Amino acid sequence: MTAAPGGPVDPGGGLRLSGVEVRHGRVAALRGVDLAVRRGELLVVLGPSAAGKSTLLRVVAGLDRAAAGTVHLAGRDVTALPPGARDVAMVFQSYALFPHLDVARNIAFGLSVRGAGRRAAREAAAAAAAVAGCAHLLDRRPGQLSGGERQRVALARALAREPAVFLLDEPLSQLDVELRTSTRAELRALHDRVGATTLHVTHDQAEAMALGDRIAVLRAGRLEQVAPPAQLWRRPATRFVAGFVGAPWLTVLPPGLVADAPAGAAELVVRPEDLRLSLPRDGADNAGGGALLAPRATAVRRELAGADTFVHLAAATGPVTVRVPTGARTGEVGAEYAVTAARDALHFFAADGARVADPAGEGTS
Ligand SMILES: Nc1ncnc2c1ncn2[C@@H]1O[C@H](COP(=O)(O)OP(=O)(O)OP(=O)(O)O)[C@@H](O)[C@H]1O
Repeated sequence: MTAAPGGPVDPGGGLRLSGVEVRHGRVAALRGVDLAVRRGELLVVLGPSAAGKSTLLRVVAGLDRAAAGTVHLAGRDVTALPPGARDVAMVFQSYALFPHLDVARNIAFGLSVRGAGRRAAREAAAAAAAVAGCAHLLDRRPGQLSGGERQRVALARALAREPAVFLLDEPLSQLDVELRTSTRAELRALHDRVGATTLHVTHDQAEAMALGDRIAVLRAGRLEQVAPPAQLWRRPATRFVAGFVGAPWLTVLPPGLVADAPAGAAELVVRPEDLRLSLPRDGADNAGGGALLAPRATAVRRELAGADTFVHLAAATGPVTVRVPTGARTGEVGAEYAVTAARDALHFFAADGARVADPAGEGTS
């Protein structure tokens, strides 16, 4: 097949999927997926349940078969190769450790079956354990480890194999919230040290934002957008991405509210952190070069979320939600406000969910 858009197949020795389709019986789990991961890049695959995230990893690993399309890895077409011949290491959600083997043997396992000498395998296992921060656990069995420790062992096992690509399937999902946050930072630091090409699957947008060089948003088997975290947040390519990435409580308004709204827009969407409250009589002035979205809206409810508070208001056009710093005086329940936003914080979407370019708001970015 011809090279995917964006250049020749596999320019940097990383991973490239071109036109990949995977079916599970009648379910189309992946539909026309084109995705290139640069060598050394950490790319996060983000999406809701059943989006096809695990299937994407499995088709790269060779555990699921592509009904159409190709997978290239480090310059080779691996589409037809069995898992063992692909040079990938997968870390599963469950970690899949062998309960009857100690940590050292668990880490060395992949090496032993690939024919490395026993001593060389143990040395490689110890080195990988040191990198993953579990060198002090080599004599224990998985049943004697905490969730976080098991996760490190599973990572060490993947590292020891020095694969061309790491495939991590929700590796943090078994950890409690606090441990997940600290382990996430360690995982990123580990990636920066090792520099391995990595596909990391999660349904947690905060994890994706914190970890990824880029994020690929998957929905119902299709990629909605592939972009660095800041761009995904600032310029969501679809209505779905706008809702899935960032704080909840998007305000949705009729685009006609803005005099020069771009043609073809069916919805105007604004994030709560981009909306400003001011006294109704000052609203038009405070809009500055931006947009006055509601001249009068009444605050009806406040919702505390740590350092931020979400103020829910009722406007003539429908509900509006504004984020204010907790402790700020603005947004008092029962009071009336004008609601404004900077022009480049307005997102316009067509009826089919695609972003409509707004020459007035995003001309230079
Ligand atoms: N072995 C299978 N047989 C039939 N259908 C399957 C199989 N595996 C996955 N599917 C279906 O394929 C679709 C994609 O599943 P997949 O596990 O890739 O999603 P996911 O994004 O990883 O979901 P989750 O976040 O819930 O793990 C779903 O509709 C799922 O029900």
